[in-house]
Amino acid sequence: MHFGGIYEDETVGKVYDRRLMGRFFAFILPYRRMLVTALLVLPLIAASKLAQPWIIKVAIDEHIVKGRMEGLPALAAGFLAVIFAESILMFAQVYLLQWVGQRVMYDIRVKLFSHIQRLSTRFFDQTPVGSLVSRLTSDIEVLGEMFAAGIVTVVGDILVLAGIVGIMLWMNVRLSLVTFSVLPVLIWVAFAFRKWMRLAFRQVRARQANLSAFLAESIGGMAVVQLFNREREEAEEFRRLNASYVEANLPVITWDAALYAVVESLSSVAVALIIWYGGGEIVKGTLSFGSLVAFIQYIEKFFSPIRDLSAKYSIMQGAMASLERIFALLDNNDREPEPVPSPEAATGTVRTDSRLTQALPPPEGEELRARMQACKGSPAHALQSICFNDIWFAYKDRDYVLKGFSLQMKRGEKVALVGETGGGKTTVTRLLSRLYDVERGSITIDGTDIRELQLPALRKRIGVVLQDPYLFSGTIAYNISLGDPDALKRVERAAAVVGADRFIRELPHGYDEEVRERGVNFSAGERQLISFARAVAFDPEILVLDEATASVDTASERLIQQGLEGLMQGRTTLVVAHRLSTIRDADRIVVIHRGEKAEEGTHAELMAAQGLYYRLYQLQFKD
Ligand SMILES: Nc1ncnc2c1ncn2[C@@H]1O[C@H](COP(=O)(O)OP(=O)(O)OP(=O)(O)O)[C@@H](O)[C@H]1O
Repeated sequence: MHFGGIYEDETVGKVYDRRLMGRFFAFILPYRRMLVTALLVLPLIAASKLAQPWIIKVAIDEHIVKGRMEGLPALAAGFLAVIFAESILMFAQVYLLQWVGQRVMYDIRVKLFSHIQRLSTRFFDQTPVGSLVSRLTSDIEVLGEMFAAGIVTVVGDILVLAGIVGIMLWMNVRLSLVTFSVLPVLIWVAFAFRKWMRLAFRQVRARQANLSAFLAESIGGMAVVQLFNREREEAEEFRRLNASYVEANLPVITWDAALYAVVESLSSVAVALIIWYGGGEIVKGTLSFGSLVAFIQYIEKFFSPIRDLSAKYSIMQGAMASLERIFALLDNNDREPEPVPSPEAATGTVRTDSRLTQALPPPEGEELRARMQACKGSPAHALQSICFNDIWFAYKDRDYVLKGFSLQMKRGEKVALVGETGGGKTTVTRLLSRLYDVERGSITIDGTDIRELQLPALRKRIGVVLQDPYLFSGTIAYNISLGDPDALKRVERAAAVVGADRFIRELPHGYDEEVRERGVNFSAGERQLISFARAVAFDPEILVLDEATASVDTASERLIQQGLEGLMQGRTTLVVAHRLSTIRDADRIVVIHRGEKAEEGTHAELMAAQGLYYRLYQLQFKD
């Protein structure tokens, strides 16, 4: 079962968190003018809401009851004008708030995405992609809702409520007090329901997270599900999760409906109180008929914001939880490594600027000799390019995957790493590109520790062809150049070098042929060739090749082999080889066994030695 438990920690907590809102405010600050304008509109809207019952009261008391027709058309027109003004103001307010909301969401998305882009490979090893996508989409969307219906309009509601209380007290203190006698019950109901709904919401969000995680995995792995006839079981599990989600929603719906009903009943009780007590006052002559009608209208306007409270409440609660998760991600400092200046760089004896920003000019003379000596086992005069110097590395704690691995590569040399699966071959290549940093020892390129280089400068020098060539949706030309203008100029030449041009030219749209997500419309061999062309287009001096484990047919294999030769031409190459037949011509073969170098030599030498390589070769040959 690929499910179980709660995938995400769905914290459902406070409705207002000063710390979170303070940080959130920093995002709103650039748009303060718009926000302030929207806030200025609020009192005007409140005023027009309050004016309407008052106009009715005047119409009844001053005109209808007294039988005076004159002035009534003007009052009716005034009433219309107020309602019209309210609509215009409401439009302006909603537009302004949503405008600010969209801008703020845009800014947070940009900030979050560029933050995620700088996080380390280790972070991505540990974080499900789905949760990052939901940070960028649904969590930010919830913040938008807060603008549409949350904080700011609550301010407006409070204004209206306070205005109504003031006007009612001013009109008739005793009638107001009688009417407000329902308030304690209303406040108790609001608080109690709020607590119950919070608990119910926690369940809903947790189960919703389960449901989406299940869907993401199940749809992503649809081929496996179908090939192994697991549709029925998957559907059964989905039904179970779906039902548990619906079940969690029931209490929320119940509380929501109950809150609505209770508030509605209380407002009816208040109206009944006005009719009973106010009616008596009219009979006694201490209250006008118009005031009674206005009272009833005000009380309706009083209860309607309270009725919406539950909806606003849950939006705010959701927004706080989303903010919490967004800021937690922004606070994650598990960044990609920064360059660490060497002692020489710190003392200014080395051209630090060029070293950190550009491809490094190879050191010469004395400097080169001094640096070479640092590389274990390397003769000082060797024109060495890459040196793995007694490196130790563990993905987790002390669980070392590489244990004192050393390797020197001359410029232009082709070295193949072979060995049993899980031995640490791919890890060696990841350390060279600084996807991870070594724990002990060092890796140098032309004598410079790679930790002293800026990542872009380092990665510009290394072209990596991954085991599973990742293609993006877009054209073939885009996939080869990845949108880089220099690489774009070299697309066709690069494709020709690796022999990819033959199949590309036969496509109906050639280099403009669309690649669908992950390159599903191309064969494994074609995807490999495109990824080779990509490496050539970026023209790196060092090439890292993690050979695909998937077998391709003999014809494709020959194509790929030719492609590889074009690719490796004139570059220092480190190949992780799975098919030993492909690396017979390597300058050197290094056998890695459980994180250590077990053997080293040419194909012929290693075969003659009849050691590990010999046995691996025999095994494959037999297959
Ligand atoms: N991201 C990771 N997090 C934790 N452990 C990992 C990670 N990547 C690899 N490992 C572990 O490190 C060890 C070495 O893996 P590596 O991929 O370097 O082996 P390999 O020799 O390239 O294997 P293969 O020939 O199967 O590709 C394995 O035991 C593997 O389980």
